[in-house]
Amino acid sequence: MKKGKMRLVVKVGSSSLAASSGGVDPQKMSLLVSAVSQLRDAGHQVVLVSSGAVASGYQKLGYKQRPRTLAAKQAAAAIGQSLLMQTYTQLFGAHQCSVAQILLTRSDFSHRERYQHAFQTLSLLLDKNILPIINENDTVSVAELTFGDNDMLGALVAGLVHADLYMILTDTNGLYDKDPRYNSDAQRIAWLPEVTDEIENLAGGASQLGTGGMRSKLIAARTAQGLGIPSFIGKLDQSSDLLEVLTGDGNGTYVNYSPEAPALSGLPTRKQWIALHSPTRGSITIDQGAAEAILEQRRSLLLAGVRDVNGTFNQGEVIEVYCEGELIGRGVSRFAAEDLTDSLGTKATRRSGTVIHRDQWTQTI
Ligand SMILES: Nc1ncnc2c1ncn2[C@@H]1O[C@H](COP(=O)(O)OP(=O)(O)O)[C@@H](O)[C@H]1O
Ligand SMILES: N[C@@H](CCC(=O)OP(=O)(O)O)C(=O)O
Repeated sequence: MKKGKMRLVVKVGSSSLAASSGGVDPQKMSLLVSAVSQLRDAGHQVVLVSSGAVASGYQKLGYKQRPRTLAAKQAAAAIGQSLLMQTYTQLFGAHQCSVAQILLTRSDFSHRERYQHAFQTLSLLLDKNILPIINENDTVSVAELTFGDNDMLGALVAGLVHADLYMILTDTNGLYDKDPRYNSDAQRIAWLPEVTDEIENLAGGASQLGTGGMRSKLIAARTAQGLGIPSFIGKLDQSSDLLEVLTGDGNGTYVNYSPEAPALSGLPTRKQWIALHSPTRGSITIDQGAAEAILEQRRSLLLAGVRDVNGTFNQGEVIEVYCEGELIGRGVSRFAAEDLTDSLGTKATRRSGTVIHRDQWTQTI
């Protein structure tokens, strides 16, 4: 982990902000605000990704528990989001900290220009020492276009701002080898070198107020891992806890983290967009030799290795690249689909040209 001042993304779940019967819980929020303020007072830059809009708002709609229909959740979020921001503004104000609200949708990431605007806005706020507080724009997000949940939104934001560490705060102190709610003998796993399929399968569903459960936190930590960002999943009990996370003494599970070693520099923003957000309209299949050249020898993809072309795409658009049925990465094509297809009729050795330059290529994350 990098020494000195760090850029941190802290994601906090509904269960750590709202009362179990719904509505904002000022005590829980005070604890979070004190803990984040301690990070800032120590000179670190923080971006807060805050859930809790639905959980804070549904009571005022007359519901006894978290509603299930989309319209009710969206209406609850509209109410709860303003209650959350009102409370954050007040509580952070007492620590001489100004806050800014940013509501994002999945399509803000897939439109390259909006993605760049989000990056510029966040950078400026951080430069001016303002605390950005991000949530999904629930009222306009439709099921197919959501981030899945805020754990993933937090991982994508961590990538966008090139965070040194992604902290996921929840009601449980990390990952257990089985769901601790139903297994009293469950053991906590404090350090994970990486998230694998096997690890993902250890985790179960959500709490009464949350959405994705531990599994979605692991999937998000895996995405952060692919972006070169270590994660911490844990519970906040005292306001000094987040500073302790930075020294390796956090009460939770660390993923891909070393208190001594520097974090990887992270995938450049342009490549993150290609890897995780860009829309694709087609794909190509390449042979083994070409796959080896781009994956092992880090070369550009040449025309001679292309075996098949699918879909309709133009020059300059992002395409998926498959080898033996497996998706191996994505990149910006220098050819339109039509021209690639035409070239397939020519003997491979006679085909020349770069299809995807290595600077515009990203391996599957
Ligand atoms: N293997 C596991 N280890 C730890 N927690 C687990 C596990 N499986 C399921 N969980 C549950 O995941 C819940 C946290 O997820 P969630 O409710 O989505 O939280 P949040 O609202 O903080 O995002 C915890 O209440 C915990 O009981
Ligand atoms: N955007 C939603 C949060 C969705 C979500 O992922 O919740 P959680 O599992 O508590 O982090 C809200 O503010 O209610």
